[in-house]
Amino acid sequence: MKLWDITQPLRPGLPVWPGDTAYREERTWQIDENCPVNVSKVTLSTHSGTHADAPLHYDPAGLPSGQVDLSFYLGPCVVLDVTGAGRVVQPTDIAPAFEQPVERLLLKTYEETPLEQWDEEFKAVAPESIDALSAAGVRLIGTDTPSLDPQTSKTMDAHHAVRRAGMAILEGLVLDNVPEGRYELIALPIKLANLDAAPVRAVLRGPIPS
Ligand SMILES: N[C@@H](CC(=O)c1ccccc1NC=O)C(=O)O
Ligand SMILES: [Zn+2]
Ligand SMILES: [Zn+2]
Repeated sequence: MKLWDITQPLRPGLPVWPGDTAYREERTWQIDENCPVNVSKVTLSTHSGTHADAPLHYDPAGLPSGQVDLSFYLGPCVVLDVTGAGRVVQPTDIAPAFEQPVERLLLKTYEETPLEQWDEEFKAVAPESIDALSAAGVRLIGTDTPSLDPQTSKTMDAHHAVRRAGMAILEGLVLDNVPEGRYELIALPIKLANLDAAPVRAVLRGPIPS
């Protein structure tokens, strides 16, 4: 079965949320006559590239990345193409996901994910869509956009619907060229013990015949 790497490459120039920390790399040690190794340091926002929000991102009493239940991030998932949806993905747009049981749903909103520049107009997900997914037994929602809520949101309605439902979130996936269907998801967040989100290396194994 094929392995699909659905992770953004972390590198200088990575588009980040307006006003958030730019991704930066520096060499601490460099191989030369006096030094046997290369060692680097990185500066990055917890919401850089492909990442998992922890409940602490939208709930002051929520768990940090280091304490989340890892079972959310491993197991069967469905990739659904919603490139035809409007600016907000509505329950009608995700209706095909309810035709079979699904624990994890990854929404492909881009034909081609913008990896070189920030897209202010990324598609958001309606809180009603989150409620419908939760009612159908979905435990994880993933998207190829930087957020479930619109960039201008101050109320974070979709994130709060996720909080109420006890679901998990993956953002910044790269689903270019991934056909719709069932896969195995492997996307463990880095164990940042105290923080609100963490980078993940996200991969799919599949497609799995249904
Ligand atoms: N909702 C986005 C991130 C987000 O909201 C954000 C990220 C970095 C700096 C500011 C942010 N939101 C500010 O309103 C996310 O969950 O990744
Ligand atoms: Zn995030
Ligand atoms: Zn988020």
